[in-house]
Amino acid sequence: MIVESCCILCGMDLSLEALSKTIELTALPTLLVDTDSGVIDAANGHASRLLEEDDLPGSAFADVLGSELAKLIVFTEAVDHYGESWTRDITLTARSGTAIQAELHSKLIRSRNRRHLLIQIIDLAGFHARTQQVTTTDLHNKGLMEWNRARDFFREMESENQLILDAAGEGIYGINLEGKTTFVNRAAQSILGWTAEDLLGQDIHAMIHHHHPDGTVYPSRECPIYHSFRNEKVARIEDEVFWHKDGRPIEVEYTSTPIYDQQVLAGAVVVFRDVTDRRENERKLHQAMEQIEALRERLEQENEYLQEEIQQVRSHYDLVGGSPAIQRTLAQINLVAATESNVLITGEGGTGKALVASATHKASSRAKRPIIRVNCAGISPASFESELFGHVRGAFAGALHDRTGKIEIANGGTLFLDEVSEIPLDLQGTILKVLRDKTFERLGESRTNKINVRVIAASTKDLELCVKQGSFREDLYFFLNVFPIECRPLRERVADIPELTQYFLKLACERLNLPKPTVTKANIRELQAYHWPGNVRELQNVIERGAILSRGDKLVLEFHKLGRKRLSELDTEVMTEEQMRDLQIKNIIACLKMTNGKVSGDDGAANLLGIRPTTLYSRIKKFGIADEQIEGNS
Ligand SMILES: Nc1ncnc2c1ncn2[C@@H]1O[C@H](COP(=O)(O)OP(=O)(O)OP(=O)(O)O)[C@@H](O)[C@H]1O
Repeated sequence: MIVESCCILCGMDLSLEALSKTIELTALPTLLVDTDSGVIDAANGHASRLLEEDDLPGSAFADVLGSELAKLIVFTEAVDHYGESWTRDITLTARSGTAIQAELHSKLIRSRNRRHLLIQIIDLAGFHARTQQVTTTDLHNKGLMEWNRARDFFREMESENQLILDAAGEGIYGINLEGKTTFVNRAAQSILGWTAEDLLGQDIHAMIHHHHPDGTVYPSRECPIYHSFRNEKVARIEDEVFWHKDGRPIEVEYTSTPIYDQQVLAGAVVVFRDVTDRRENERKLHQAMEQIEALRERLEQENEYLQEEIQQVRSHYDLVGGSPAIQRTLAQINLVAATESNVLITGEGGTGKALVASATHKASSRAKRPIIRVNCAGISPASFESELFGHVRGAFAGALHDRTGKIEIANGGTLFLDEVSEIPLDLQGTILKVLRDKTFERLGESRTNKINVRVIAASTKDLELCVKQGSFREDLYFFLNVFPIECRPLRERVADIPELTQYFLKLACERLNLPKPTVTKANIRELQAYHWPGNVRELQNVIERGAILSRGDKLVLEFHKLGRKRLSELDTEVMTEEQMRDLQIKNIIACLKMTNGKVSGDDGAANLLGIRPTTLYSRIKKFGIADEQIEGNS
């Protein structure tokens, strides 16, 4: 530009006015200085602005040179000598005093007998600023080019695969190295609620992946998608959420795969799936599995209890006998079974109390649900509540699993409180409240559960006496004793002995696979003469032993020597309560010595005594019989 304009000016013989007009057109600050007078004859607008002087023509050029006059003279000579020259040595001074670092480019112009210096000024500070701007623009353009290249790559990829991408059920989107969205398929738009226009060119992490499921901020630098292309590794994530446009979380699993454009990393493609429904189904399935597990556990325990019952009762639940006492009991069962009334069954051990409870349940409308027996004499006071109400894991030391209580298992059926007099006194109030309110809580759990059970209780002890003695709560006694049934001892209903004998003999022979021996009249007489302290259970044991001993011939009866005293011999004896107690203790000790301390099993002391092992255990405990007493004389 400088060279061009100067050439034009140099080649013509122009008036000063024409020269002034011409330099006005030049793009650089330009001055026309008379070489003889040093006066500025013309200046363009750029020069006026640069030197901050509106009236440059007519002023001395030396005014804008400050102390640089000597340098100008040298420069002028150079121009004079060579016709043109340039310098960066001269610093101009603006009117405000600001020094202007400049490059001066000058040519000599001869016109109409005058010589002028045509000086064009390049403001070096401005020049540098422009250079920088050019560089920045260059870089920016280059960046844009890069970006455009990546976008074109993705576009190309998208257009080539558009059909496939849109047909895919999974959401698919691409991001470039800056995390800006480069394409989004149809499924992604419909899952996320954002359109392609909303997302393209935007930081997609900030739009759909900004928070964790718990609501905490999810910085993009922690995002596996970014890691995947920064580390050039595929990332597979199964438990994160993307956020829908309407702000709701979408449970997703996704894969982020780095992609390359001619071996240069270009960004990543993210393929994701909305797994909200699947997770919901998984949760429901999990809940269902938990319920099934709880039910299984409950059934297992129910089964365990029922097995226990079966083993203890052994025979089926039919009450055998035609005596008036049995007839009366059957009538009472028929009467009360149809109601929901609580029943209290009393009678000596082995008289059939459990059988009556069972028969009452079987004849009731609850027969389809189980009857659950709680042997109150066989549970330690410490575990009583847990046994009855159940507990949750961690409710107390040693509670490693949840446990369903018997009361819950009996729900819908019958709760049979056997040996009810043995419920610890301090728990009787709680139990009464639960049975009355029909609600309970498992130990360690505050949730209240409803129950629907019918209560049948049994006691060998005289409960009225227990109330008088203060070991049993009166209110609980009245609650249970709505409908009393008394099981008479076997010695008071000897008429049942022939039928019971045949019945037990048949059962034993079938079970043990033995030929059935003949029951003689003498057998019956002998059986009816015995006082049966262990009642029907003892008779059952004697008959079973007889079946084994007889080997198909006549029934051989072998009463245990402890029981050899006949009813007639005892009839005349009268003993005090204390004597009875001593006798009972001696009897148990003697029996345990015979069985070498063994309580349960066929050859155990309980069997010999004709009582249940649990009952014997509780008596041993009650009488404080110690091991030494058993071992002492053996
Ligand atoms: N009338 C009966 N008909 C058939 N079997 C009977 C009869 N009475 C009792 N039994 C049998 O005698 C055994 C003892 O009966 P059960 O357990 O019902 O007595 P219990 O009074 O509950 O005894 P305990 O007080 O010692 O628990 C059981 O095997 C039972 O089947």
